[in-house]
Amino acid sequence: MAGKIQTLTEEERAHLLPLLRNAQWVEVVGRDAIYKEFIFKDFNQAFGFMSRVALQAEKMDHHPEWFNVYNKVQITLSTHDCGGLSQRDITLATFIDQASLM
Ligand SMILES: C[C@H](O)[C@H](O)[C@H]1CNC2=NC(N)=NC(=O)C2=N1
Repeated sequence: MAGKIQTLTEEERAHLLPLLRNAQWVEVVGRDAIYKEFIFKDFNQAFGFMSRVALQAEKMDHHPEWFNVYNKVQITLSTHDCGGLSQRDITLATFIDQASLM
């Protein structure tokens, strides 16, 4: 049986969080989660982005918390199964950044 998903270690955070901050992800206050806001040209672009992320999220069985109004998509990532940030959030954040550029 696969091991339980773990939150990132202090060592992993020291390495990964500066990279995420460089990519405009911020740490959520009062919760072990990261957040980023994306602005697109219009709803069509925003929803295309959300569709790409949704397909990947299903593949990973790891899902964003998100909010969309017209051209704006606000995304929070955290791993509910371990109550905080895990490698899955880093992997999904990296995919999301790529998907936002397509
Ligand atoms: C049963 C299912 O595999 C789990 O609930 C998955 C689904 N998607 C998930 N998404 C996120 N963000 N965190 C989780 O812990 C999580 N767990």
